[in-house]
Formats: sequence, structure tokens, C-alpha cells
Amino acid sequence: FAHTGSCSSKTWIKDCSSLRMASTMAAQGIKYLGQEEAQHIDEELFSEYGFSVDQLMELAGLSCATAITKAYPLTSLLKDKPTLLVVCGPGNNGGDGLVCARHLKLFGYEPSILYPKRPNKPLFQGLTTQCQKMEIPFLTEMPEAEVIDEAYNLVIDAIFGFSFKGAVREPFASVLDILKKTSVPVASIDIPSGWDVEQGSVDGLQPDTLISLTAPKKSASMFRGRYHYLGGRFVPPGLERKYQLNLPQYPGTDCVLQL
Ligand SMILES: NC(=O)C1=CN([C@@H]2O[C@H](COP(=O)(O)OP(=O)(O)OC[C@H]3O[C@@H](n4cnc5c(N)ncnc54)[C@H](OP(=O)(O)O)[C@@H]3O)[C@@H](O)[C@H]2O)[C@H](O)CC1
Ligand SMILES: [K+]
Repeated sequence: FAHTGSCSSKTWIKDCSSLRMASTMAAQGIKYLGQEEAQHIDEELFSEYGFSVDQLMELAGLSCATAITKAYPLTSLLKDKPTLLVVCGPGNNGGDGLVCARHLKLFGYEPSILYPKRPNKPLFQGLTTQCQKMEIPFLTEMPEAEVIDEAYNLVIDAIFGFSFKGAVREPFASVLDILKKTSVPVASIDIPSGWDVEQGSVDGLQPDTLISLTAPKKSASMFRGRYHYLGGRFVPPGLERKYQLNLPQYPGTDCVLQL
């Protein structure tokens, strides 16, 4: 995978690197959230600011799909088909994964979804139906690491987000063990799954891409992959001030920003 972005010719390199530098400088001072703080912000978005969960999930999932198109453009993929594996967990992080998969299908990728633990709630049932109607296949079991390396260009990790706690329970412990053995890149939504939200993990998943939603969580400072994006461009100014998020300015109408 080569990061092509918009810097494809030499004449663009200078402009591009100064843009990247500007983006890094703009991101300086951005707040890295603790677990409770991230959960409070989430609750306030619903209770005080009048958002519904499906609204924010749609924006979060669209940000993630957009970030994937930037880090792994269709033209950069090595396999014959633009296949992706999206692994979804039981909470809202998994919901973001379903939305992300739907948008990626619309963007020309060929996602398959593994969704082993499905909550019995209309929101997730609706998102599942939407993906099925988009003709996205749902796998019945997690493929072995060699099969993933053979069949997919990229894995999208939408297993756990900011509510993850403790030791990973099944079936996700086995799923994460397989993901750690794959050599195709992994793109994690909000948190690399299995990482402590604040402390990270020394022997955990090492994603190539991290898409932080709303604001990075403390563990994001331990991220060593190539691409770190900020997404979830929906934070009202009062909430940003209250939590001193110090968010960088998104360029133009973009819904993601590379940190
Ligand atoms: N404000 C925003 O930026 C928004 C972010 N969104 C996304 O939502 C997630 C947070 O979603 P939440 O539902 O609160 O939690 P998670 O998806 O992180 O996970 C909850 C489920 O995970 C299970 N869990 C927790 N710990 C373990 C463990 N050790 N082993 C196995 N399973 C675990 C937990 O299961 P229970 O058994 O406890 O029920 C939960 O089911 C955020 O990160 C963003 O991605 C929103 O989409 C929009 C707003
Ligand atoms: K994740």
C-alpha cells in the first residue's frame, strides 16, 4: 500500500508536506480523552444537545469510510478485487462499522462483514438490513489469518470503542487472536480493539490506521501506525469549550482530518 493521497507528483510534494505540517500544527494541543470523559461527552451529545444515536453513528461511520478512501484508495489495493473485511462488535463501535461498510460499498469497495454478537435493538437490526440490501455478504465465522491475508486487502476493526473494559471475552478473544496474526493492514475505529482505552496495550493489535471519533482517547498517544485521522465532525462549540477539546479545524467541507 502506498499512501498516494493528493501528493502524486513531485511538484505537489512541497505543498503537500506543508499542508501535512499545517495539519500537525493545527492538531497540537488537541485533548486526548479519558474513558469517563469520552462517555460523558457521548451522553451529553444526546441529552443536552439533542442528537440521536443513529445520527451520530451515521456521521461517525461516514468519517471512517472517508478516511479509508484516503489511506487506501481503490487504485492502491494489491488484490484483484477491492475486498475488505469489516469486523463488528456488540456495541456502538460495531454500529459505526456497519455504517462504514455501507458507505464503502457505495464508494466502490467490496466489504464483507463479520458480526458475531448482534444486539436485539431496532437500530442495529436496521443497520444490518441496510447492509444486506446493499448486497454486502455477512460471514458466518471468522476466517483463519492465512485466509484473511489471501482474500482481503484490509481489515476494519469495529469491535470495541470507548466502553471496552477488562480482559477480552469470547467470541472476540479468538477473533482478536486471529487479527493479531494477519499481515494485511488493520484500520481501527476509535480505539484499537482490546486496548485499554487510556493505557493502550503492549502486546495488542497494532493497526496501520486509527480513526479517532470526536477526539482521540488517551491510548491514541501509543498508536504507532501510519495514519491517524480525526472524524465525527459534529461537536457543537459549547461542548468543545466545556471539555476544552481544542479540536483542529477540518479543511473545507471534509468530514475527516489527518492528525
Ligand atoms: N461521541 C462519539 O464520538 C460517538 C461514538 N460512537 C461510537 O460508539 C463507541 C462507543 O460505543 P459503546 O456502545 O458505548 O461501547 P463499545 O462499542 O465500545 O462496546 C460496548 C460493548 O462491548 C462489550 N464489551 C466491553 N468490554 C468487553 C470485554 N472485555 N470483552 C468482551 N466484550 C466487551 C460490552 O458488552 P457487555 O457484555 O458488557 O454488554 C458492550 O456490548 C465509540 O467508541 C464510537 O465508536 C457512536 O457511534 C456515535 C457517537
Ligand atoms: K475498534
